[in-house]
Amino acid sequence: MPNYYALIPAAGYGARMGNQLPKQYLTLAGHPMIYHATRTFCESPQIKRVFIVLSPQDPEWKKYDWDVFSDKLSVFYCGGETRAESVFNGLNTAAGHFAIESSDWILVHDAARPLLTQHQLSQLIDELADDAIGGLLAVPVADTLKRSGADARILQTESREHLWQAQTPQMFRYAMLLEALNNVPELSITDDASAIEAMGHHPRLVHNKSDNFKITYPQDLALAELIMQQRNQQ
Ligand SMILES: Nc1ccn([C@@H]2O[C@H](COP(=O)(O)OP(=O)(O)OP(=O)(O)O)[C@@H](O)[C@H]2O)c(=O)n1
Ligand SMILES: C[C@](O)(CO)[C@H](O)COP(=O)(O)O
Repeated sequence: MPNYYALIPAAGYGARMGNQLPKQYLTLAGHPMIYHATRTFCESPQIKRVFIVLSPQDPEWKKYDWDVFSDKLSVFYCGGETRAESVFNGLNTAAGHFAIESSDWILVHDAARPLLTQHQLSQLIDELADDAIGGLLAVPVADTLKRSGADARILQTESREHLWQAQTPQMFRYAMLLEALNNVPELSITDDASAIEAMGHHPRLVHNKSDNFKITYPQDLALAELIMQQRNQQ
């Protein structure tokens, strides 16, 4: 039976958040944002180990006490210039420390998606466990889509049929993901599935809810805080 590993890239700067502190360390419900995704994976009985990929210059992680997760957590200071490079470096570093098999599953999840629930995580794992390729959580596009020119005037309305917004976790076999990322020129892609697609594969989209959104702008953080408060009251 394959093992399931989580890899959380957390080496970004959060430029669009516009805060001096990288967004994965901004406070959300009393903890640094990265705590929430880390907790979800560490508390999942299906996940064997959780790899956190930080920037080599990260001064923040060590300011917090992570002992509660110590039985599952490994932290690597090997992040790169792009998300894909951070994932690629993390996969290589993890293999230097643990006996990861080619067919083991890797679930790559943004540190900036703190609202992933146990239910969403297990649904992804269960739906893809027997899949030949793997896949990701995603949400069908809900709004009407407009394509514009550089002047923000509409050129045309695009059909939203069969269009999805990619979320994470993105779940692929270790060897396939490593090979896919190794083949991507300059690791310029924005998600893991893109690398798998570039090899000619068709990853599966697992229908999820929009509450697993990525914290990109300040208003996203405020909304996440409200959702967490609401969940804690239930
Ligand atoms: N060189 C990078 C860039 C991003 N990430 C991680 O990839 C995830 C998703 O990326 P994104 O939301 O784009 O984060 P940032 O790159 O930090 O944000 P921005 O693009 O606004 O700078 C985040 O957990 C981020 O820390 C990473 O590990 N290494
Ligand atoms: C993988 C991802 O979450 C897909 O939505 C990703 O982090 C996207 O990064 P982006 O640069 O904000 O598109």
